[in-house]
Amino acid sequence: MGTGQKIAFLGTGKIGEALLSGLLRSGKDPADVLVTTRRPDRAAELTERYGVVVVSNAEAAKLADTLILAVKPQDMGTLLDELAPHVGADRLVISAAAGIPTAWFEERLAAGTPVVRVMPNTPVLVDEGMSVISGGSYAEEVHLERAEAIFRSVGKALRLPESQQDAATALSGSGPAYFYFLVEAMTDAGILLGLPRHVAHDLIVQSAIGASVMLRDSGEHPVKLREAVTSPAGTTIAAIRELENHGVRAALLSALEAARDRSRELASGGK
Ligand SMILES: NC(=O)C1=CN([C@@H]2O[C@H](COP(=O)(O)OP(=O)(O)OC[C@H]3O[C@@H](n4cnc5c(N)ncnc54)[C@H](O)[C@@H]3O)[C@@H](O)[C@H]2O)C=CC1
Ligand SMILES: O=C(O)[C@@H]1CCC=N1
Repeated sequence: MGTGQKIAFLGTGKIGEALLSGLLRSGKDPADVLVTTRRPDRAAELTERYGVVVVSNAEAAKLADTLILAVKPQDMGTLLDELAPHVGADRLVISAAAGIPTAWFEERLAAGTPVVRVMPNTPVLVDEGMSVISGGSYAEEVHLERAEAIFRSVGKALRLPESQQDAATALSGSGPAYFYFLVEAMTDAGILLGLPRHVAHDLIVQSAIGASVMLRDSGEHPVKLREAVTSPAGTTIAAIRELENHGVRAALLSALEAARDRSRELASGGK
């Protein structure tokens, strides 16, 4: 075991592993990182890949200062049943689960246990994550700062009131998936136009990277950036007309509303 503050990941699937790898990249000693898994083969894989310590959920609760819960909302009830008797109120519990409010955890944990709800996204894998952080009733400034330090090491972190977490989940939590979906669809379009798949892929991925950097760094409004691409009587406006004809803007509004609603449905670890 290392000598620093110990962080445990309870549930080390896609987002848990992404966070774990980012934390180690940022310099955290693997000896201070504990993980729990359901399957022994997954445990062996994580130890071999990262040199972290695999423990049971109960041991993680006893040993770690900060517990990051990253199981599916539907599995959170079972995890809390197992965990709650071992979590002292001096621990910080961070939930990365969609939908579940901090109050749900507070009801199941020892009175006064600080809980912080975080919605990260998978670009934490490349240190470009967007994490939205909200404190529960017993989370003090020191706890929010501890959570921020973890998530800032793998991208940006923003504090928002918990009432905005379902919206943030729809926007930035799920957001990367929408971009991948668009890239996939545009690659297909390139193929329709006769380009080889790998060429279509490379053209659209680099265009996405260029557009993202301009969105972040130019300080310009997206409308201005789009106008700069849209020449009079040119190609872009022909495409934009089709996007508007097919209701893409309306589809995005409905899609994000659906994601927000699904997050609300998961509030009690729903099915
Ligand atoms: N995938 C994503 O982009 C994001 C996911 N989340 C949230 O993170 C959580 C996990 O999502 P994913 O990583 O996508 O799912 P996943 O299914 O890849 O990972 C969940 C892991 O938890 C493990 N697990 C379940 N019960 C367990 C238990 N009692 N003890 C130990 N391990 C247990 C499973 O075996 C699995 O490896 C969800 O609550 C989701 O809402 C949040 C932000 C982004
Ligand atoms: O799809 C989900 O439910 C999770 C939460 C945000 C991103 N992935």
